[in-house]
Amino acid sequence: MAPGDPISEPSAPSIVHALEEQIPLSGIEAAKQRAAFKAVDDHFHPSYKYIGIGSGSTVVYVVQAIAAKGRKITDGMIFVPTGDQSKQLIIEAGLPLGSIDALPPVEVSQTKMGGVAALNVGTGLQDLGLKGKRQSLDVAFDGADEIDDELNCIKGGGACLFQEKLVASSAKKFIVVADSRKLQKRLLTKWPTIPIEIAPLSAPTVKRILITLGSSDPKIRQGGSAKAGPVVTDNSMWIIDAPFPPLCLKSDLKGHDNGDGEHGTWEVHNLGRRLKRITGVLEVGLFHGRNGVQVAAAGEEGGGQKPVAAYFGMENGEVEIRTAKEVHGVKSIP
Ligand SMILES: O=C(CO)[C@H](O)[C@H](O)COP(=O)(O)O
Repeated sequence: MAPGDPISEPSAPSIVHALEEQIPLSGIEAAKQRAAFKAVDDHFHPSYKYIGIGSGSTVVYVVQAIAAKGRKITDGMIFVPTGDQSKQLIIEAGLPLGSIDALPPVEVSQTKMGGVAALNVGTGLQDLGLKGKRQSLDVAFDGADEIDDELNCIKGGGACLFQEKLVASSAKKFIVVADSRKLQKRLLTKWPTIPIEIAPLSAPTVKRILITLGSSDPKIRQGGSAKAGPVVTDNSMWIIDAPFPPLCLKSDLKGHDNGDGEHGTWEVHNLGRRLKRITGVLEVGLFHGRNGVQVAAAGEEGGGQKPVAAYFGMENGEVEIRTAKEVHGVKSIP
């Protein structure tokens, strides 16, 4: 199958109707649930083997929707969490638990060179440049804190961003599920800060650099009443929440402004890359650049951060679906 070709798979039984049989939720929770069930209906297929499960309150409904498919379908799959919360969700739902660092090696692969099957034995892998190649996730579902017109996302509101990016960028397709509050034209419209996961020792230096880059008042996230002192992530790191002015898209830039912070404006991709270069930063809660389908179409492996589709539960009871646009003639949606 050529990259970008539509995937035709057997579809799982529809479960949207299952919502009606449950205790009704109200408002935002009901909107999240509708979006989650629709996203799972559209992007979860019985043929899949490896599924990424994100973190946060919306993903709870994603797991609910997947569990409702039945053990006959899910028992043959492996569910990969993005942190301790989603690990518990997976276990409690009775889904088989895996780990992102335990995905098995590719055994048989269609190479780019004419679709030749290559066995994962001896030097065969080396010869074909497949040494160390692991299975990708077929799909990963996650929530987000804000999503812009081009499906760039802010994530990390729940302090799980490093593992979330690891899982999202290991997936052939990454699907975001959220409620209507998260849908904004530009990032940092309603959501005020970019979460950044950092090594604790680097906190003062990172804060200082963020200020020089235009973040007025970056703060180390505190545990509040749940924990005295900084929030410690699943990776024993801290989170800095860095406010910036709303982020531009490339199409917003005018004249000499390259969106590199020099004129006070940052373009999403520029800022994401700049923040990642700071020593002490483990991961940045900006999901930007390419999506998994675009990365695969370029013949590369991993690294796609953006979703191929985002599902929003709207106030009027509908689910709005935003899909990635065609990039260089490659459709991003299977
Ligand atoms: O990035 C995240 C956790 O780090 C969450 O996915 C994000 O905060 C959305 O959470 P919720 O579904 O509760 O709104």
